Amino acid sequence: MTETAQDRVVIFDTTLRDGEQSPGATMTHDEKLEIASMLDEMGVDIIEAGFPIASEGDFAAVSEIARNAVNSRICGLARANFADIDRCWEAVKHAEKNRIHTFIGTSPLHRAIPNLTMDEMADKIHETVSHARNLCENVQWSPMDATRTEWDYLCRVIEIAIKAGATTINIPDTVGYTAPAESADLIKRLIETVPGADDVIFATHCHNDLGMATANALAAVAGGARQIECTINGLGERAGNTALEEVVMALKTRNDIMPWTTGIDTTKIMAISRRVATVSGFPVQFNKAIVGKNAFAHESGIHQDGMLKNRENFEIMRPEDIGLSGTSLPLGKHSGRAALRDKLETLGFEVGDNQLKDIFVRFKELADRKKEVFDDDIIALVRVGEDAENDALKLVSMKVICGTGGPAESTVEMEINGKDVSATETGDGPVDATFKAIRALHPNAAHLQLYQVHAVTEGTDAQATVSVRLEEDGIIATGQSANTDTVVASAKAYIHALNRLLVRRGKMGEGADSREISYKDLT
Ligand SMILES: CC(=O)SCCNC(=O)CCNC(=O)[C@H](O)C(C)(C)COP(=O)(O)OP(=O)(O)OC[C@H]1O[C@@H](n2cnc3c(N)ncnc32)[C@H](O)[C@@H]1OP(=O)(O)O
Ligand SMILES: CC(C)C(=O)C(=O)O
Ligand SMILES: [Mg+2]
Repeated sequence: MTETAQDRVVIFDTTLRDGEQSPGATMTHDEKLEIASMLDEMGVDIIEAGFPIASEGDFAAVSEIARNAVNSRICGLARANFADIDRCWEAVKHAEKNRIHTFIGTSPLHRAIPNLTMDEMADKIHETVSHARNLCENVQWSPMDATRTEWDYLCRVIEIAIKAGATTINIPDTVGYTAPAESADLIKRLIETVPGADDVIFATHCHNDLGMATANALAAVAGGARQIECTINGLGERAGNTALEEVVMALKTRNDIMPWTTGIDTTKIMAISRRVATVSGFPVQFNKAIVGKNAFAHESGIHQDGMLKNRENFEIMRPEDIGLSGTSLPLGKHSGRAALRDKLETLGFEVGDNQLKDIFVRFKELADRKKEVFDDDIIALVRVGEDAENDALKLVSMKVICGTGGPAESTVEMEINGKDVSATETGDGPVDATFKAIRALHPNAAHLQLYQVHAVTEGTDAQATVSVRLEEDGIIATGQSANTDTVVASAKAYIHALNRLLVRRGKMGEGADSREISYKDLT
């Protein structure tokens, strides 16, 4: 065996070759250089930078990546013919450490494509691997579709490739057909059977058609493979390749049962995952292992409470180990008081138990209407909820009809000093109609100085924060409210401002229930 110690697994990244073969994932020249440099920096042993004969662009990218390489070995792919191999060498030769990777399909189905007999293909393998080895001292050979190749023929062609000078024998599960037990067993038996197997590194190249690419790659390592071929985010043909971040973190996290190491700086995983997602245009699914948005996020109350007590309750890896700043406990409809209190403290609010209870009720109401409750939503909830219990005017319910067919109509039901009253008004738009209905229920001469709407968070279900400023006889009062419904937020903000105006005046407005009540000054 060359290049590696028995417990060290070589990481061969093929994001720029097999990854780029994903339909639509084409990257520009500069993007490829950037990704290659990130792979190099994170400790990837071998970068398969492209397929140089495929196009002038691929040739230029592989050549420049080879020139720029600092630590990684740079590899290019070539079919089993001299033209491909020569072109590949012309590109990779610029790297201090380089590799030619040549392949041919050896299964019955794939032998039929060039219409070669077993013997003819065996000769071709001998010629082409020898040719590659004459150019480059580091040659990888792959029997494409190895896992569907007859056992005897597979052993025969691998022996030929080793004798012709291959230094790495890659066993591709080209169509993602293998299962973990088979994967381990295949590599183990090949190493035991093929003459010269001990002098080369066996590699595993798995595809994810049945969702087993990571399991198959790790099983192959258990069987004796010491090179894993993988891609960032599992990008690759069809369902993709083994994901680099998955095998690397699996080996790190379960080193007790998989005692092999890699040279990867795992803290760089998140950054490269995001960059590859951006440049390839393939977003990472939220629940993707390691790098998905939810991989270190806990929304449900029981989990959040457990996490706050001891993160090991629900996390087997530290988010910092992949370059995240920490665990995320997003607040949503499944969250509980422990996470809400923690969030309030993080945001600088110190709340007592009763206040927490109140905020929690409003928080659950909001969470029922909104997928995710952001920090700004919480701030809005706390501020808006101040002293609501003492308000003389309260919104009970409202219904608005609006559209293109005529003036908007708003029916507002309020509780004014404990008494339910309602009014319907029309207006120039839903907010105007609603404000008129409120004025009908609580007549007042306050002049609307300011009406402002902000979306505090993102998305069509964002909370709108509405600010209203009223002026009456030189007294100014402001009101605010936040709601996913802008018209509801507007009504509440208007009523909030009216309540403050009442407090400032120290008496009820004319026409409303005129019982004397005392208010504390809120402004
Ligand atoms: C499993 C894998 O990931 S294999 C890698 C797959 N990646 C790619 O194919 C991406 C890059 N490919 C390309 O740009 C083009 O296919 C090229 C430039 C390589 C070849 O283009 P063309 O000459 O037009 O051939 P085309 O793509 O139509 O067909 C492939 C040819 O390669 C031959 N071929 C396929 N694999 C091999 C091989 N390992 N060794 C030798 N010849 C091969 C086929 O038999 C076919 O030959 P034919 O044209 O004589 O029938
Ligand atoms: C070129 C080979 C190694 C390949 O990508 C495959 O067989 O999947
Ligand atoms: Mg492949």
